[in-house]
Amino acid sequence: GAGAVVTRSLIDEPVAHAASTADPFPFYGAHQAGITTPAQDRLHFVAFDVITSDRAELVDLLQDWTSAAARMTQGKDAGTFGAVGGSPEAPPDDTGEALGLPASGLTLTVGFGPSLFDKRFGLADLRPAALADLPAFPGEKISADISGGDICVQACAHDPQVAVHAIRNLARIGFGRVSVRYSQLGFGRTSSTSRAQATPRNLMGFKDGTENIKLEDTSMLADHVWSAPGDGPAWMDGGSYLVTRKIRMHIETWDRTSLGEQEAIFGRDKGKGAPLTGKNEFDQPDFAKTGPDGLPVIAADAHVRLAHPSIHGGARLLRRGYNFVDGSDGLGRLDAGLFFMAYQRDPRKQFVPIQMELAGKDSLNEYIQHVSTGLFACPPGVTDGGDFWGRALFT
Ligand SMILES: C=CC1=C(C)c2cc3[nH]c(cc4nc(cc5[nH]c(cc1n2)c(C)c5CCC(=O)O)C(CCC(=O)O)=C4C)c(C)c3C=C
Ligand SMILES: [Fe+2]
Repeated sequence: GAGAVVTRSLIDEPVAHAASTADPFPFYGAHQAGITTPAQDRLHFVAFDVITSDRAELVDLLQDWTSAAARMTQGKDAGTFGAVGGSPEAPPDDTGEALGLPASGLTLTVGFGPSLFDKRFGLADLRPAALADLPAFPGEKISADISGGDICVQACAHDPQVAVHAIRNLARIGFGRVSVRYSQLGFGRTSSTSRAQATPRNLMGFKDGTENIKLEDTSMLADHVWSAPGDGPAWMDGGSYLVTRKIRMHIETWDRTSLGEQEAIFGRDKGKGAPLTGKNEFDQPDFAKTGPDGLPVIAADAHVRLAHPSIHGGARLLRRGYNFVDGSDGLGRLDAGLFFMAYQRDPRKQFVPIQMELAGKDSLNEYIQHVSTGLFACPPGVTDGGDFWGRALFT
């Protein structure tokens, strides 16, 4: 007989997607798009090495990239002739796989890594102190070939074809001036960055982003995300620092862990994402509360306790990570996890102390491993057609 349709929805949980995901976001503005922009579903992140040592060529590249980015984020071809409008004798100035697709909320966000400030381009004196190399953290197993990079571009969109098209065209335009060091695809944003978005889930099945900084929290953005005049060199005023960490999850081990243990590890329940001391997702955790056994209800080594601003002098992050599954690893295990990305005003005061605490004590560590790392200074926004990515750094 016809029974009720079983869905995966929990009762009264709003859907995680906005109604229209086709529209463009503005490219020009005081801050780059792709930071506070409500997190789109898909990611293609790329890190480039600059292979020219000619500063003028690097500046030309940033100008070429900026005009292509201004076009592609509005749903246009990368170049003015387009995929099919140019000379039959020349390679097209757009690769064509996004023809007919809408802007799909594409944002392109650029960042400069510490290595760009070496001797090659005369930028050493302009390296911000906040762009200090990250320390090594206990337990990490970092592969250099998927870490670092001179320049990164984060492409986020609701359609993976649109995000990949954007990165591919930037790499094409950069031919001879940059080479792709590594790139990472992601899906199912693991953080909400707006109060209008429902909180998505990571691959461990938990709501991720509940206590994130949201775009509506303007005073928190000023305090914790945007670099302000006086913080460092003026070219970063209105910019933000991005930390990336590819974090592999031992999914199969996790999947054999009891529900109670999983919830104890995060300090939140799996259904609603409520703190173990509360009922609803946005209830504040009570870290002092003890159970009948006299032990804290939220364990001493629970992730949310160790990451909480109250033990880090108020430090917070704007998390904007994505799930990844890079197929399987040849040993019958999914090569999966979280591509963690977090924006902040100063990694020395935010990511570093939080991660130091987590790396030493977090009970989640048994199920995860950090395998890549990246640090980038993301300059302020491009204000108009005459401006370009990083102009104030080079002029
Ligand atoms: C150094 C920063 C952090 C890393 C690395 C990190 C890894 C990581 N986190 C989850 C899952 C969750 N994290 C949650 C909260 C949370 N995590 C961090 C920082 C890092 N996490 C912060 C600052 C916070 C917020 C703490 C707070 O203010 O309460 C949560 C709970 C829900 C939420 O608030 O988002 C989950 C779930 C995984 C799976 C992971 C590595 C794979
Ligand atoms: Fe976390």
